[in-house]
Amino acid sequence: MGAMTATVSTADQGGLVVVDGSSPSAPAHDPRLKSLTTVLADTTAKIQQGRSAGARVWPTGFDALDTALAGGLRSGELILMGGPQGLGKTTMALQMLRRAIVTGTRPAIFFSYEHDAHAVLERLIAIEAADLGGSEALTLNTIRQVFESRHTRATSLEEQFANTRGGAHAVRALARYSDRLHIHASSGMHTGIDQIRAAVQAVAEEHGQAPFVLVDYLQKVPVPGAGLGDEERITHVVEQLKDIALTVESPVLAIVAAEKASLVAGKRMRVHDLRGSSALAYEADVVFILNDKYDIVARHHLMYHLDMAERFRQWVVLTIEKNRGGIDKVELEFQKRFEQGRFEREGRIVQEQLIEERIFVD
Ligand SMILES: Nc1ncnc2c1ncn2[C@@H]1O[C@H](COP(=O)(O)OP(=O)(O)OP(=O)(O)O)[C@@H](O)[C@H]1O
Repeated sequence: MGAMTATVSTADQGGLVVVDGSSPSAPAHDPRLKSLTTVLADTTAKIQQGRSAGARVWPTGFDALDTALAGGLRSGELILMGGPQGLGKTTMALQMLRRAIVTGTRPAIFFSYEHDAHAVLERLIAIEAADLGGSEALTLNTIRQVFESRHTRATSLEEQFANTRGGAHAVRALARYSDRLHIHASSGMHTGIDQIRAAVQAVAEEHGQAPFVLVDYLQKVPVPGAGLGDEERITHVVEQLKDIALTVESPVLAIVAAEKASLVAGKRMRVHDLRGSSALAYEADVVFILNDKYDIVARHHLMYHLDMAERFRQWVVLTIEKNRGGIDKVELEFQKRFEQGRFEREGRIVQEQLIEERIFVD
């Protein structure tokens, strides 16, 4: 926009002064402010270019979840995933991220505060192997052993996995998207919102397309400024992550930790149990909460079918606690395959009655 000139009267001098519009005191052009005419023109331009005029949909790869979400996650959304420790939040989020890059040409970036890049590689090999070989494919433990073995004479990763079930295939499958998947070895000391924003922008520039963003996990993102309380820090981070999602027009999926007090076995975790929950629930577009099915299934399902107890332990219930753009309070279940670093992708709607807290101890 060119420099503009305007005249304004100043009451104290009783005269007119000329204000140069390019000076710092003039109102700057706000790129966020658009007339509906501009919105219509932008939309028409997208249609003419053969692009989608609405939000882009990124399937999660979990069939029952994609059905509930009318296709999947959407660009511009902040999605939170919470649940008790060790229930598979990283596992499920990584499967979603992998799905986002295998379908299409878009990049992805994983801000990993918990696991190093090699651990992520091991998990991805497991997911790829199971994608073809199902439950017969090699386990995470086998993958670890293969990496730990020495003097194997293998000259490539593919050769090193040659004698495993699906390992060589998995390594080849990874090569299809390895240049589009960026793993950020994030640190609770140094990787704040500014670093996240810069890395997302660098990946977007490198690929010419905005990446799917995964943050594991939100409360680890440091906020400068001593003396801020937990709630203020988390509010800042969640607002900024939402802003990144809107700015780059991608989904941002963040794992969230729970309040310590709510981490009680047998108690169903809800959105209000997330650490810093009021801001989290307010800013997020979609909130998933994972719970162990065994912990939250009503007592009568256990009493009359004792063999069911063991089976329930194999399943995780994912509740869509919030969904700004669609239906919520949906209860889905997915079977754990943690020895292979994954969940079964089909899933289904929970049929049993669920409760908030177990009232007996076995
Ligand atoms: N090699 C393995 N074999 C079997 N199970 C494993 C193996 N490695 C990890 N697991 C289990 O898989 C589960 C899911 O791990 P994941 O890291 O996804 O959980 P999480 O919910 O993100 O946990 P946290 O809150 O600790 O980060 C955990 O219970 C873990 O103990």
